[in-house]
Amino acid sequence: MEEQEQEEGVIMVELERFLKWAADLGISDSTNDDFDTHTDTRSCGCLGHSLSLSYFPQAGGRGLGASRDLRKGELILRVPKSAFMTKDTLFNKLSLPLQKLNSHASSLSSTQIFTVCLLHELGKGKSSWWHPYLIHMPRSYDLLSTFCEFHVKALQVDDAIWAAEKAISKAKSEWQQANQLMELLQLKPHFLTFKAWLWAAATISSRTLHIPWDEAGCLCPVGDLFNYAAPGEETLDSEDVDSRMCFSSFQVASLSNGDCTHKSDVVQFDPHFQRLIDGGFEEDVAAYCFYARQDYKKGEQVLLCYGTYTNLELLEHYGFILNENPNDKVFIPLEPEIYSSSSWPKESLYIHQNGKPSFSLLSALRLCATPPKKRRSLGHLAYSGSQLSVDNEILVMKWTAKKCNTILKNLPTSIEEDSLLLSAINEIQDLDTLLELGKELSTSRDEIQAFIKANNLQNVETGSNLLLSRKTRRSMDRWNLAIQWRLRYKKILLDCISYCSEIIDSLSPKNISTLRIEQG
Ligand SMILES: C[S@@+](CC[C@H](N)C(=O)[O-])C[C@H]1O[C@@H](n2cnc3c(N)ncnc32)[C@H](O)[C@@H]1O
Repeated sequence: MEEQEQEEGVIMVELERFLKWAADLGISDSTNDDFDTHTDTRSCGCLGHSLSLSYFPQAGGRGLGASRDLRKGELILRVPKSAFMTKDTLFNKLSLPLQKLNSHASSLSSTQIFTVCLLHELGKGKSSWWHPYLIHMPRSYDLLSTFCEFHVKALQVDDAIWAAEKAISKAKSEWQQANQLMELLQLKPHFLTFKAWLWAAATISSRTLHIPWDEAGCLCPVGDLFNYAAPGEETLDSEDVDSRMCFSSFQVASLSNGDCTHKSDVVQFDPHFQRLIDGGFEEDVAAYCFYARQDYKKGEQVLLCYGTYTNLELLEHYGFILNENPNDKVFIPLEPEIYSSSSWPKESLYIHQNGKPSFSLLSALRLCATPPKKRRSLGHLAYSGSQLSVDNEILVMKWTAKKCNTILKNLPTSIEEDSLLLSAINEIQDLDTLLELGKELSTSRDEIQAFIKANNLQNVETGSNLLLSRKTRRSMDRWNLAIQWRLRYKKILLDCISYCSEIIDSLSPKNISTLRIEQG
């Protein structure tokens, strides 16, 4: 207990040092008018006028709260460009001949170079100019790239397993490609490891902000403490044509690496066309400016929209998921004929988080359920989102419900089992309880055994009451995330079945009993 208090005391002192350091760099949460004149922040750190650092266990942990009532659109934080950590600010300070550095770096992406430089900077320890900032970085991350085989398997759904495997192999090959540069910089052995690489790459993926001059983005002290909320209704508020549109800021590594298939709003919104509501780099003041996206009461967490992401994308790039994510989507395997009978792009054929099939999916299914010779004449109706006939609609709804039902049945565990497992593992504090769990939850026994094996806990003696190690806890956090993800996926499929049943009900009450029989 004493040790913990001591540790917390050290953290507080370091936090104060960090906030003072940030204030000295001109980072400030003062209001617009007194940004230049407000000087007393220098003595008590850069926060306190609009924001304060707090802990929000339900939404992101450490984050920024409102230190007074804030009004929508108000400027709440400004971080000058001179305080950004970017690939260039680190690379240009390296003490090796530029020509030599460039020859090793030329084949690497901006993000890879930034990752190497971040590790190099970290290796400087207390002598790094960035030390007050770097010590407050998270110790570990839960992005898909950090998942081990057990966690990947726990996702259960092929698409998610594939995304995780891809993220892991991409991280590995990027690390291998960067090895020469890391060796040239003589990084300490500890910083040369894949584990260290994963940490640095995850830091960049989950904390960088979009800047127009470098696709790797920038690390923005204090600005990177905002937790995420999905874009909501407020972004569509037509009364606010004048105020800045939401979206921006945090960017994803895949985008930095030239993966233009990922539709981040960073690229969808033209900054010249619509200003950014909650955060963006502003050339005229050479600073990142953050605005309240809505009214906040004192004490409430101030959230930032990093972009529009499904839960799988959030997990991949940021290491968390949202229980209520308006942008979540479920993709179900579709027969080739469904793709070929319409011209909708594959990525538009999905089920919304509320269980409704997407506009394009409905349209594609309606066309596919139409005899081929009639598809041309009915195409315009299908593409405009109209029902084609009662029979066609019932066929489509029955097919969709059956498909969802089959997927659910073929997954290794049910919604009920996942819910039980999730609440049980949330309670686990020590090894004995974990070992006991396998006996209590017989349906999840294999998975629990697999976790025990993956974490080398099989030889621990029962009755030892050993608290879980940090490493085991971290592994359990990732397992927890995988279960949460698959549970959301399954619930969306279940909601889709209910939605289809309701439509069938409304169209033809007599068909509903057949559907129930089919679903068994
Ligand atoms: C830019 S940082 C935000 C500050 C971070 N909480 C910290 O302590 O440094 C982004 C990370 O915060 C966490 N995070 C942000 N929003 C979250 C949310 N709504 N729910 C859970 N975790 C969240 C995730 O770990 C994410 O990778």
